[in-house]
Amino acid sequence: MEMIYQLEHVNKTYKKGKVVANQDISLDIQQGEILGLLGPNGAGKSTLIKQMVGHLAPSSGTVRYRGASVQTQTKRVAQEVAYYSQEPHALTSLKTWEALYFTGRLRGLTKESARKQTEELLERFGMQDLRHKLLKNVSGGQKRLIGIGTCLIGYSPVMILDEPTNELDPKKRRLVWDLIQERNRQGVTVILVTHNVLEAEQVVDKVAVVNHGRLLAIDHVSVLKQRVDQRMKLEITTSLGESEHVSQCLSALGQWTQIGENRIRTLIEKQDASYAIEFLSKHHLPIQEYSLVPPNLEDVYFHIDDEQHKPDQAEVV
Ligand SMILES: Nc1ncnc2c1ncn2[C@@H]1O[C@H](COP(=O)(O)OP(=O)(O)OP(=O)(O)O)[C@@H](O)[C@H]1O
Repeated sequence: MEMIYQLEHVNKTYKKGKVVANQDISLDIQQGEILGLLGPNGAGKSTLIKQMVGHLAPSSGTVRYRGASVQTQTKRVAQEVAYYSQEPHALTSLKTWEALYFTGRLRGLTKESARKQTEELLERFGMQDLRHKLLKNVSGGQKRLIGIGTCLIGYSPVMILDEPTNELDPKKRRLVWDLIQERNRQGVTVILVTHNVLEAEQVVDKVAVVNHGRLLAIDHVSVLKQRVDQRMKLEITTSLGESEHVSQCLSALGQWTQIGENRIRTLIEKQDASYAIEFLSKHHLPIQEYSLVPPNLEDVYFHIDDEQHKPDQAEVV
């Protein structure tokens, strides 16, 4: 398999070095992979992919695309890599069909192919009736769909998608994941940033976890899941305003992560499950409900992140 991207010791700072966005990131992406970049807000994900498409230059280190530095071949990268950014795109004064059609033409499609693919995409998005509407006059989700359509049209060999399913309703999210998988089956390499970890789990081959600008882990989903294989997820909904109190009282069971205003979770060893349930029922705490289930990719992500915050046990890739 051909190496599509190779990042070597990439560092990126903003504001003359005052803001460190990426620190010493090295990773490889092979042709045909779907790589999901996961990490909390401000982790450095968008900064990383902007360097992959050549919109930003690394402060130090190298980002190679098919063997050569992105910086030395920005035109080729722009031609081959379809990029969907979080920022509103520049096409908003075009009609929806024009945004797709002209992008297809710019990618070298004949008039006929561009027209055909435009029609197919409008149909998949359920937006045929909106073809003559200006992009700026359609809903946020519809704008995003057309933005994704501009990545899909013309069959670029690589797609880099920054939060492609944001703002979409569940049915449209499913559609976008389907389209990503369809393209991938045709050999397209996909790199995507997402906060929809549970949905991404069904689609991605590999996951890179990033936080505080660093790459904390990169591996196949199944391998990452093995890290928490011997554990169960204990999730508790407390009465409002009680989550801190409850997590303090239950600190003996593990390190708790706040996942909502009144929801906390931790990972416990399978063998400790019955002890944990007993512990909960003995202590009369303001708990509304709890569940004990096998962990999913989201939990792996929290686990890897938690490990980093333990001073003596940092997992380094
Ligand atoms: N243009 C900029 N100037 C200065 N600092 C920036 C700039 N862009 C990003 N940053 C900072 O760099 C860090 C990484 O930001 P980045 O946008 O890459 O994170 P992210 O993981 O994509 O976050 P999110 O999930 O919220 O989109 C953050 O601290 C952010 O505030």
